[in-house]
Amino acid sequence: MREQQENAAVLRVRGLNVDYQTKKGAAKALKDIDFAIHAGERVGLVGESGCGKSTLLKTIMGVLPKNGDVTSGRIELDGVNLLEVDDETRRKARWAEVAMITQSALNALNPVRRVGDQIIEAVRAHRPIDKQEANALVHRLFEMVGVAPERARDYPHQFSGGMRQRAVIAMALALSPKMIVADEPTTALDVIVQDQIFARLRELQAENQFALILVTHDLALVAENCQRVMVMYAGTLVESGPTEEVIAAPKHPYTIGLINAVSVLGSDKQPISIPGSPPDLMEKIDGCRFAQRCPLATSICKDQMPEAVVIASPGGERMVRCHHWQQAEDFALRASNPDVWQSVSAV
Ligand SMILES: Nc1ncnc2c1ncn2[C@@H]1O[C@H](COP(=O)(O)OP(=O)(O)OP(=O)(O)O)[C@@H](O)[C@H]1O
Repeated sequence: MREQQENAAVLRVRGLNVDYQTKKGAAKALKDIDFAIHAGERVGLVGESGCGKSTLLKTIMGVLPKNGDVTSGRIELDGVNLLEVDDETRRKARWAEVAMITQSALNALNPVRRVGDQIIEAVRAHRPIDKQEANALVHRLFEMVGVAPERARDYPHQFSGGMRQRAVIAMALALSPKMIVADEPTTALDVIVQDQIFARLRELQAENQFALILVTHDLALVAENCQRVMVMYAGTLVESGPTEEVIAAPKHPYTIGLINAVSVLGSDKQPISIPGSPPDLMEKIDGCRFAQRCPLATSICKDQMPEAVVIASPGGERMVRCHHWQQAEDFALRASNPDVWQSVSAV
């Protein structure tokens, strides 16, 4: 089973480190990132604001800003390291093989071009397509995402927010990519439209078997839509595994904190946020990046970055990077008490 999964990896990221060069020095935005995404998988990437989620997506897409440097690592798409191919191959792989849906559908669409024409242009940038085939493709894509095909002649301002986001999904699907990366794709939309779009995205994903990475702050969205979750903190992946298992029995204190911070409708449970904020990425941190905020931290946490521990589980493998992960079950019982978090002293 494990061998099969190895073979079916669409994307494999190994030992990835990314710095941003700033006037004050290098900020370590991604540190030792390793993971694989398999065909047909939906994986959620969660973490607080500023923890490096967008940086990871931009690195995969090859669209880091100028001051962003990949200092080491590999990003393999179907076994080919994207960091070693020439710019033209990279450009083709982007969109044709990995498409990105961003937070703002409005920004992704040109206001003065008809929506259908924009989709055709996106396809033409990668392969020749005649008018008849183009019209048929747009018709089919609009049907796929649940927008009446005749609306392809409209301009973006004639669409509602939800329709625009569906049009952007249609554009992402136009080249039948192997993978779609979605960065907070529905944050600007109301919950009902968000649910409808995700329901459609799940159906399309089951039919077309593309892999999906969903970046979000919203753990509930991941619980509803993703089979697997990766939790990121200050540029490192601290935990990953089957979503249900991670949410039912988290093994990293940060994941426990994130779950505690979610308010549950109709529940008496009071959400508690984790006191403090992520470390300054310019600082040299030898140990665990969460140590400063962690109630379980001891001196080893300050001195040594924990290794990634892989644990076999019923739903697949789990990974956790914590020196004290074996105490997680006991800690989770105490963690709903805010005093437990407040009592953290700098280790
Ligand atoms: N161009 C840049 N130059 C310098 N630092 C940057 C740059 N872009 C991002 N950063 C820093 O890198 C870190 C990771 O940022 P990133 O945007 O990847 O986080 P994020 O998890 O996607 O946040 P959000 O959820 O708010 O979008 C942050 O500390 C951020 O300030």
